Amino acid sequence: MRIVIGSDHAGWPLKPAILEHLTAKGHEVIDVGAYDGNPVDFPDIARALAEKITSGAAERGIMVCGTGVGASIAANKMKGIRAAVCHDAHSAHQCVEHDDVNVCCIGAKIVGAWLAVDLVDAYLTAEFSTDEDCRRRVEKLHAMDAGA
Ligand SMILES: O=C(CO)[C@H](O)[C@H](O)[C@H](O)COP(=O)(O)O
Repeated sequence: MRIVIGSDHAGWPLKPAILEHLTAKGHEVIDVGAYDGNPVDFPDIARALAEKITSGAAERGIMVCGTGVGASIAANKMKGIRAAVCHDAHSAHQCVEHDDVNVCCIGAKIVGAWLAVDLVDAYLTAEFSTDEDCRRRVEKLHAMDAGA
């Protein structure tokens, strides 16, 4: 799968473990920064990450900040993005199955590398359900994106 990953300075320490895992699993990864621990604003990275998804360059995104919260708020401001903080394995797969989430947000100060890679696996192996209730609800999210 084509994955875009981004972090701010607070998320940056966790990113190498996730990147290594994604590469080992054979995913094609675009890294939109940060590339070191110098302070950077998470909305700037979330915007760059979202643009990779909306342009079709990547199918799914992973954003890492300190808590995952700022990353998800910022990513959700972008049209076509459905982002969620995923700190438990069930949410990490159900958010795709029910809500067609395309950006998984993780807090580097909240979870360690072992849990982070499990969350990433749960998120990436999940697929959007064909259940009509799920489809209708996500259609309503698309309508909200379109300003309806
Ligand atoms: O967790 C975050 C937002 O919800 C971000 O990573 C923050 O930028 C993080 O808390 C960093 O804060 P700092 O004081 O600038 O290091």
